[in-house]
Amino acid sequence: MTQRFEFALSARDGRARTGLIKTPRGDIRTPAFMPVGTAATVKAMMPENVRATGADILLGNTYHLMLRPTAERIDALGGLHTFMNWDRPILTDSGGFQVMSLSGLRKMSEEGVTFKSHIDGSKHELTPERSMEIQRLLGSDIVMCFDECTPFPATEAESLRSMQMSMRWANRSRAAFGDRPGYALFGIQQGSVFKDQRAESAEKLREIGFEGYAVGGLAVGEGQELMFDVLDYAPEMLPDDRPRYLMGVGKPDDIVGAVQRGIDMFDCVLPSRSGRTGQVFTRRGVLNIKNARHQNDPRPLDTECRCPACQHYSRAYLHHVFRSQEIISSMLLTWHNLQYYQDLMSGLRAAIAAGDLATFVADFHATRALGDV
Ligand SMILES: CNc1nc2c(CC[C@H]3O[C@@H](OC)[C@H](O)[C@@H]3O)c3nc(N)[nH]c(=O)c3cc2[nH]1
Repeated sequence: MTQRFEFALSARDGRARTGLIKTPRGDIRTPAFMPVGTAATVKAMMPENVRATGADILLGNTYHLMLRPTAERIDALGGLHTFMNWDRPILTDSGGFQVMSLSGLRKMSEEGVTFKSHIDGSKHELTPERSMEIQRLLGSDIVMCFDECTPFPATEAESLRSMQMSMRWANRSRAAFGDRPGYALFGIQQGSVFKDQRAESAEKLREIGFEGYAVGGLAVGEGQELMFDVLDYAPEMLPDDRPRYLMGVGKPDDIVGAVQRGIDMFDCVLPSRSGRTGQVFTRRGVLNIKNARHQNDPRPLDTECRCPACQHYSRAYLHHVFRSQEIISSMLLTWHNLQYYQDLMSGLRAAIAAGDLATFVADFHATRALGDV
């Protein structure tokens, strides 16, 4: 077991890469999908079952945990890993994104952001320094810089101002993070859809130096085509020998396209959130179990899936428990969707290692085109 944070690439196929991030709390196979455990739980899942889907790392959020139960309380109780009974790596986002999307009465300045809690209206402040302190108290293995996720659309001037502030905040995040062997601080590239700004941001992050780099400011409503246009150049502006994390992405075909463009790490609420709303991912595409067409269907969701839902239950049963709003519905559909995402990632890793990613991608799209989900 290493006491350091290390990343080693083992194979490439075009711009795609597969490798291993080694941390004191365990290894992360890349390309990796990180289930989102926002408030110290991947909703409807026991941690051992999250692990059973194949997840090597999960994600927590500074914004939610600082409000409730507070980082100080989690620290006093032994840190987030002990608190939520997950002893493998945890990545925590830095809070800026959620402040802008969830909180009320925000005031942004060079110092940081003051805001009112969406839970009880209490006043709070997030700065690069405070975000680093919170993530240290939580004990997360991969810490994200405090940034501003530039809204979309933004004018070139708005985007430049926002990116340059995030780069100053990245500097302050690095300084406040301190010297913590075995823990990693990731910088976050901004610059919206402007190539020159993406380059300026990458250059600034390189100068500061981080253990990993995220492509931020995407999956904010720009659409897949524009996102891929940016990914055609943005990841490769970042250091080649460090993990590249595309924040908040995404749908299965988003992930496949982003892996082809050099991304190593992903997080998205989609598989877990949709599990609770009846949306199911299968190799043939997406279905909604709520639809009456499933009520007599004895087949599993996906014949190739090894999850408990597909091994032991029919679509008819899953339709019934969803309609009846039974708790087991969220449990089984969330497990299935997370299993589907992890199976997709392991398929991508194997294809890159074998040098036949093109075949994998062609098959991925062809199977979804068959219909009859
Ligand atoms: C969905 N699209 C998207 N999410 C994004 C997130 C939050 C992800 C986090 O927010 C939550 O998902 C909404 C999850 O808990 C996840 O950890 C981002 N976070 C930061 N710090 N900077 C970004 O530029 C950024 C961009 C995103 N685009």
